[in-house]
Amino acid sequence: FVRPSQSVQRTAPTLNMAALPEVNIGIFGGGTVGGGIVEIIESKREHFEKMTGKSINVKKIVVRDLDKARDFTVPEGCVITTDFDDILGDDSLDIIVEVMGGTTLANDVVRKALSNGQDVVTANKALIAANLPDIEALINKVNEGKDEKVEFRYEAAVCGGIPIIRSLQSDFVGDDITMISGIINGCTNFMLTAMDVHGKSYDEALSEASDLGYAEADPTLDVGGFDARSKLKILIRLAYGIDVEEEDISCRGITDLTKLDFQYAKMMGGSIKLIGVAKAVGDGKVAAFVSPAYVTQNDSLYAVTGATNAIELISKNLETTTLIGQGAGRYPTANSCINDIISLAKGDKTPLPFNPPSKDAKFVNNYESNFFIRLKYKDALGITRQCGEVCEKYGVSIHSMLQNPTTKSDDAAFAIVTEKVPLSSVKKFCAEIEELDWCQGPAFYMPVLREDWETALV
Ligand SMILES: NC(=O)C1=CN([C@@H]2O[C@H](COP(=O)(O)OP(=O)(O)OC[C@H]3O[C@@H](n4cnc5c(N)ncnc54)[C@H](OP(=O)(O)O)[C@@H]3O)[C@@H](O)[C@H]2O)C=CC1
Ligand SMILES: N[C@@H](CC=O)C(=O)O
Repeated sequence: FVRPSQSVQRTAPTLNMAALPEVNIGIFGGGTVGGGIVEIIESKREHFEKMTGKSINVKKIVVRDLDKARDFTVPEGCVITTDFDDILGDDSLDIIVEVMGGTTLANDVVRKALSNGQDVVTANKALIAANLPDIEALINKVNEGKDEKVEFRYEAAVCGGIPIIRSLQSDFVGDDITMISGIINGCTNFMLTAMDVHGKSYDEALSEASDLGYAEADPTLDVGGFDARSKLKILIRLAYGIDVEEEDISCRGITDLTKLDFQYAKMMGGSIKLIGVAKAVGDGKVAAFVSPAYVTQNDSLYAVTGATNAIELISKNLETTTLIGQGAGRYPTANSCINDIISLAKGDKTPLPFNPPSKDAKFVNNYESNFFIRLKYKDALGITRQCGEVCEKYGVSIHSMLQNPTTKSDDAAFAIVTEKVPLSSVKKFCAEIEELDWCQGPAFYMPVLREDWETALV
């Protein structure tokens, strides 16, 4: 994934550089994304000069380890440092780019830069999701009464290379979004494809995703669904004006998936994808979740493989809008950061960094769906009857049951597909079933993504 460093050449500018005003940049992070940003700025230097009438220069890069070999060419005159104050105390820097990751030091960096009147570009969804109201309050405070306002840009934070943030900030102002759904984590989609299509083990798939620069520094964020949840929180604010607590969004990752789940999904004619959904459910309420979901073979998301992300927006005016593209990795992510940087260099203004909050919309942590429930069991008499009884108790109507012939009496599994029922009922059903003697380990459940899934079956 890394272009050989020799290929990064600083092309001779055709414009008279001395005459050009400078846009000076300090970058926190010289890893996957930071390296990509430097490479693109250097390789398109002349083009950017023509486009902005300015010379765009990366002046300083903060890293953790000065001795680490860099897989990009450090531009002439650019200082690599471990001292945050080298950048934060330097008023000659116009744009501070935070691509270091984390939510503590990165938060300090972003706050200090904004307070100092410097524009900020970040790819850090965890940071934004954890601090969205605080960042917004700070931006408002810093900009109060000022003609020259600081800008906060974060296009790369959601779905890497897909321009979803700009689109939600400016293309849906006269529209009402009823549903946002899609594949919003590249690492897990890459892993699920590797496991389902290429027969890789979970560990092989994760190691490959890390090597390709898709995984977070802490991959638990990816496989646990938390990275997707951070992104969904940002999307919910942009689309519905709600600042939901991240922890309130129901979140399940891919760690509980087994080969059996893929087998059953195949038997039903589809596959499993880690999906983020936010949906208007009536009365101004919005529900959301991150979860593996069953998708049928003719669903548009079925064919979205590898690190590709896809976001589908259903809205009153535009009906269905789908954005598909690379959601992770060096160049897709750096591409979004570059778009933010060049837009700032050109003096473009964002309509509003986070879109206005809505007074009326409310978040609810419940939704209705058909569900796939897989239960591992130790063979015993009366299992189906007991399942039926617990289903009846919680109003969970069974659509169908799937079971491979039992080969091992102490390690077998079957799956139930429910009719459309509330998540809360499924949780109660699972909790009670897990208490029964024959049930082995936790029940696994996931929604069926589409309401018309049966007609979509092939
Ligand atoms: N990779 C991707 O596909 C995407 C990443 N992002 C986001 O972009 C950000 C960066 O990701 P990525 O480039 O992949 O991460 P990497 O781990 O590749 O790079 C992180 C960089 O930050 C430096 N760094 C980390 N912690 C510190 C610290 N405490 N002090 C100084 N320097 C530090 C590291 O220094 P050193 O090199 O010396 O260790 C490294 O250069 C994250 O917020 C991530 O969520 C967003 C979209 C996609
Ligand atoms: N780890 C993230 C990187 C981009 O946001 C992902 O895989 O989507």
